[in-house]
Amino acid sequence: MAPPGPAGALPTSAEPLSRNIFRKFLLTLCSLLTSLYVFYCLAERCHSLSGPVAGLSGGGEEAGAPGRGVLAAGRRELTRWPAAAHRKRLLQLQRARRPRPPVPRDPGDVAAWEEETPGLAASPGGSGAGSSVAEAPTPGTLALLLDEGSKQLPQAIIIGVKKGGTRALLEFLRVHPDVRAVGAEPHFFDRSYDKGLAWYRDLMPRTLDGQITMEKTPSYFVTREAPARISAMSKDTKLIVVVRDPVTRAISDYTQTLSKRPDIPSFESLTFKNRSAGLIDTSWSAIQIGIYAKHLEHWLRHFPLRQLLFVSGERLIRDPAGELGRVQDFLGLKRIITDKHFYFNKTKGFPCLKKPEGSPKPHCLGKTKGRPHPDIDSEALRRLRDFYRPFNRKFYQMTGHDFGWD
Ligand SMILES: Nc1ncnc2c1ncn2[C@@H]1O[C@H](COP(=O)(O)OS(=O)(=O)O)[C@@H](OP(=O)(O)O)[C@H]1O
Repeated sequence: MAPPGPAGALPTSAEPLSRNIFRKFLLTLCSLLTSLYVFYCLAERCHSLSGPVAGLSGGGEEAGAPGRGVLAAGRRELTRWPAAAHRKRLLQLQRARRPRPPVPRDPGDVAAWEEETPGLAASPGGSGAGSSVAEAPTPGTLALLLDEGSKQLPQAIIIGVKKGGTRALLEFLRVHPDVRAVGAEPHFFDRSYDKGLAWYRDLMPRTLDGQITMEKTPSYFVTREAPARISAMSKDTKLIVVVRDPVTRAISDYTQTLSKRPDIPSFESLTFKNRSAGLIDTSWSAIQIGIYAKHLEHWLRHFPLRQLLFVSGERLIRDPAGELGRVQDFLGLKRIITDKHFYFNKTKGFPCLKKPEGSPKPHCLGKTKGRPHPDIDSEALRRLRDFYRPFNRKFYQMTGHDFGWD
């Protein structure tokens, strides 16, 4: 039998063993805790933690990147819906991470938003307030990874009119937590119809139950095929038309073209086929778009009047909250957007949002909205007003609303 070692020899030989066991125990505990944490996160209960998973969000679903979303099979078919509390949290998160309006595709919408503070001008979807959105917790990404919400075809579309105030209306509406809209103009029903409804749906942002998907493309109102095509998508689609005095609308349209091509002829010479005879050139799109009654006839062949809402472009500037009240009612939304969301910016000369979607700072629409118009010869204006008067009257009759342009 081996003689017993000196005192303390046994504990010394057992020490590496117990340290080993302890280390193993620690390792097991750590991996157990990590797995628990991962599991916890996947169940989306660690929403306040911004970690590498949250960093995956990138541009967000509103960019409509193909392949990101799982298309719902039917118009209102929903994927797995979260429980009420879960949904509420997702809504809060979605609000916190909603991006600024993405880069508009329509040239008229470029620089749709600008910072109120000079020098801080941010391109849409770019820096500025957008960067604060990027810093916000982005656990909505988890919702995305977990396939929460789904892309839906729009239930409501702002179909026109060009230069009516459509961008202002859409950006005001996006403040509503139950409205989710694609920022860019999809131009699906006029230019890209052959791409199919799945393509169109994929452009849309994800929505949760109870949220409305919207888009705006002002050229739809004057596109012959658009009413039948939208009706074929869904005859329940709600249609919003922002209308504005057709004379100022035409000048606004001309001003936009002039800003891109300064060498075009004067407004007066484009307006008349024969100026001395006062013959108006109705083939010029700037004139034609303003014959609202004629365009409306096409829509009424496919939609009942009650499915159309006519927003006054003038009132949208004078009393945005009042007009937004009507729009929210029409869309079946709670009246959340009120007076307190707007302020009048004297420099801009327009109402602006105190807190637009995805930004804590006040914002006005950008420089392409609210451009100064050139002076137009008063005689030409008078003739143009005479030209539009009967069409305006017809339009008032058809809509049951006097817009007061005459
Ligand atoms: N709040 C606010 N801020 C700035 N501009 C406003 C606002 N509300 C309405 N408007 C009017 O919107 C006009 C542009 O209309 P649209 O957005 O429909 O133009 S576009 O068709 O999308 O190019 C634009 O026309 P112009 O003034 O001729 O530039 C504005 O008069």
